[in-house]
Amino acid sequence: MIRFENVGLRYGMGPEILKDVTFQLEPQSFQFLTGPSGAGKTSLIRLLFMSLRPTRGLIQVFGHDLSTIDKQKLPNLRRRIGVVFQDFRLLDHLTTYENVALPLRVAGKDESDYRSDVVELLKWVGLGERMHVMPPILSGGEKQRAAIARALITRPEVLLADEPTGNVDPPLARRLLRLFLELNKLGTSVVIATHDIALLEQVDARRMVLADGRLSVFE
Ligand SMILES: Nc1ncnc2c1ncn2[C@@H]1O[C@H](COP(=O)(O)OP(=O)(O)OP(=O)(O)O)[C@@H](O)[C@H]1O
Repeated sequence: MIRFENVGLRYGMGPEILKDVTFQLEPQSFQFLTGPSGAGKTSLIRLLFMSLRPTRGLIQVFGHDLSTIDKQKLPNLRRRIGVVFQDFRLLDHLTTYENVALPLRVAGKDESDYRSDVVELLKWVGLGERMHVMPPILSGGEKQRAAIARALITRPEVLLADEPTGNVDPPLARRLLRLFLELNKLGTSVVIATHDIALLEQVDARRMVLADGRLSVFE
C-alpha cells in the first residue's frame, strides 16, 4: 500500500539523513521503526504521512506516485493514514471528546452520526471518564491516548505512531502496545517508531532499523 524506492532526504543544504531507503508497507502488517536518536525515524514518519517531500527517489502511496500526483488529492490520501505525533498536537481549548471528534467535524460529518463512535473509542483507550476534560488537565499518558484516539477515529488503513510510549510508565506502555496489536488484528497496518527496547522485545514483529541514514528490514 506504500512503497519507497531509493528515497533520499536532506534538510536544506545539510547532509543526506536518509539514503536509498527502500521498503514496502503491506496491508494489515505490523512493524517497528527503530534506530538511535537522530537516525531519522521522525523524518521517515513525516515522509510516510506526506508532510515532507523526499529529495530523491520514488514514493507511492495507495498506488499514487507522489512526485506526479495532483496536490489536491493529498488530503484524501492523508485521511487514510492516522498519525500520532511525538508532541500529541492536541488543541488545548477543546475537550478530549472534541479533539478526537475534530477530524470528523472537519470532514463535514454530522455530530449525531459520530457521537457514539467517539465515545466508544474513548472508552476503548481508557478515557471514558476524561472525555469532557481539556488537554492541559490530562496526564502525559492520557494525552497520548487522546492523540491515539484522534488518529484512529477516521478508521485509517495505516497508523503511524512516533514514540507512542515515550511519556508513559511500563504497564501503560504494554497496554498501548496491546491496543496497537488489537487494531492491527482488525486490519490496520501499524508502524511504531520507537527506541524503547522493552517494547520491541514484547512482540516478534517486523523491524525496520535506521542507522547512518540507511534502512535495514528484518522480517
Ligand atoms: N526540520 C529540520 N531541519 C533540519 N534538520 C532537521 C529537521 N528535522 C530533523 N532534522 C535533522 O535530521 C536528523 C534526523 O532527525 P529525526 O528527528 O528524523 O530523527 P529521530 O530518529 O526521529 O530522532 P529521535 O529519536 O531523537 O526523535 C537529525 O540530525 C535532525 O537534527
